[in-house]
Amino acid sequence: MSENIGELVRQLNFDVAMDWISCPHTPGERTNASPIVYYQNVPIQGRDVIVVDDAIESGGTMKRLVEHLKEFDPASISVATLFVKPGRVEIPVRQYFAHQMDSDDMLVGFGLPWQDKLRNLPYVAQLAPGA
Ligand SMILES: O=P(O)(O)OC[C@H]1O[C@H](OP(=O)(O)OP(=O)(O)O)[C@H](O)[C@@H]1O
Ligand code: HPA
Repeated sequence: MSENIGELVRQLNFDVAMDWISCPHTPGERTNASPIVYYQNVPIQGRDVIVVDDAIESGGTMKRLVEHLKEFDPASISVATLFVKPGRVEIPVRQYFAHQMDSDDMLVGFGLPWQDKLRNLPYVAQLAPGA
């Protein structure tokens, strides 16, 4: 995701502080039990937080991140992603996304990897089923 964050930030017309939270995930797995890595540089208590990621697939990663961040008592949490897939679980916060897919197919490019490949395509492409 960090590949494209500059492009997103250039579209914002309000002041924004940025921080990083990570929870590595294997696409295709429906649960994400990886440790959450969050070294808080920007205190979020009482602040409006937007969690930005490229994809919500099962929703497991984002649900865990949101639950974790809520413990820091922010004023609000919302989520912004490039795309969401239909198989995702409910995440009980306001969500913004650029594209709602009608299948759970893999997308690649524009920062999205497939087996550590194709992340650097300058566009988003759908991986052929069975690839
Ligand atoms: O909704 P989920 O099923 O939990 O999947 C979504 C997560 O999987 C991907 O992360 P990944 O760890 O693969 O790393 P990436 O950011 O390098 O793509 C993606 O960036 C999301 O964080
Ligand atoms: N492509 C790459 N990474 C992902 C995807 C995808 O379709 N879904 C969740 N992480």
